[in-house]
Amino acid sequence: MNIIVLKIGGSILAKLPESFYKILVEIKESGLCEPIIVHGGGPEINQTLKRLQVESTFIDGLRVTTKEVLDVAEMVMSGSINKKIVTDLQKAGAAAIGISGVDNSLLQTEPIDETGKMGYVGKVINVNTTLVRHLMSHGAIPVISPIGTDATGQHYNINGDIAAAAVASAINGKLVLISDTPGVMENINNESVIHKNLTESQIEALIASGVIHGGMIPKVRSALQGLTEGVEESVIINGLSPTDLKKYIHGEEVGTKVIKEEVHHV
Ligand SMILES: Nc1ncnc2c1ncn2[C@@H]1O[C@H](COP(=O)(O)OP(=O)(O)O)[C@@H](O)[C@H]1O
Ligand SMILES: CC(=O)N[C@@H](CCC(=O)OP(=O)(O)O)C(=O)O
Repeated sequence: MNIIVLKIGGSILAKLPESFYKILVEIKESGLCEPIIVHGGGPEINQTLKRLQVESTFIDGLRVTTKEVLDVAEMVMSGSINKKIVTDLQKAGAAAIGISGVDNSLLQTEPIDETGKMGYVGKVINVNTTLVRHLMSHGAIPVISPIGTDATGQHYNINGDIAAAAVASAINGKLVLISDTPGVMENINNESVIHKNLTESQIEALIASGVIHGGMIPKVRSALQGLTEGVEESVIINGLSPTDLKKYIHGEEVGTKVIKEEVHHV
């Protein structure tokens, strides 16, 4: 089965045209691939935190998560965002089922940082794919919110890109990170130079020079991590142009593909 894990970024959730979900359902019905959705929700969490007058800060694109921030992240992502995506997919004709990484211990999590400076930010140490496979075998599209749990039942806020890469690795699928940019750009104010292919050393150089910053850092690092852990292919594509998804599924070059470093034999 050709499984693709599509991560839908919070940056484009509100802007995604209806045609995006229609194309996704079309692709599934044609048998070209079996989609799983993992979503984010950064801007939506920001809005709710602002309303509640709770401050939050980011380190390398990851939100420092206090207990209060965790409650809001879970409420926003596993509540309204997850159900909005399920509703949109159903309107497009799919059977969609929304779950979070907590359900059936899908995303088994540990703190990402031992010093505690990130708070309740999780990394995924194991993925229980049973429920996701079960839903797919019944024709449904699983929609996953990136909240995980540890063995004690403590919940964690996981960056959506990291959660998507973990699911794609566990299921040996392709990882498609859908965002509000046409790919990794040399200059974010100029869409004319897009990096079509990037290796680990190129990515680290672009992060060091500041070309890749903010939310693009966990995206490219997750894409790379996925490749080393069983993901067949990682790409970053534009959700604002839904035909890009169709083109990608049909084998055309779109967005930025993150590729393994070439091994030079001497
Ligand atoms: N080199 C780059 N190319 C494209 N986008 C970049 C780059 N560096 C930083 N970014 C930023 O990363 C953002 C995407 O990350 P993020 O906002 O977290 O998206 P999402 O919510 O889709 O995960 C872009 O909107 C852009 O502002
Ligand atoms: C730990 C961490 O940073 N979690 C993210 C989860 C949402 C997310 O990943 O949203 P995007 O896809 O919009 O970036 C956050 O709290 O913003």
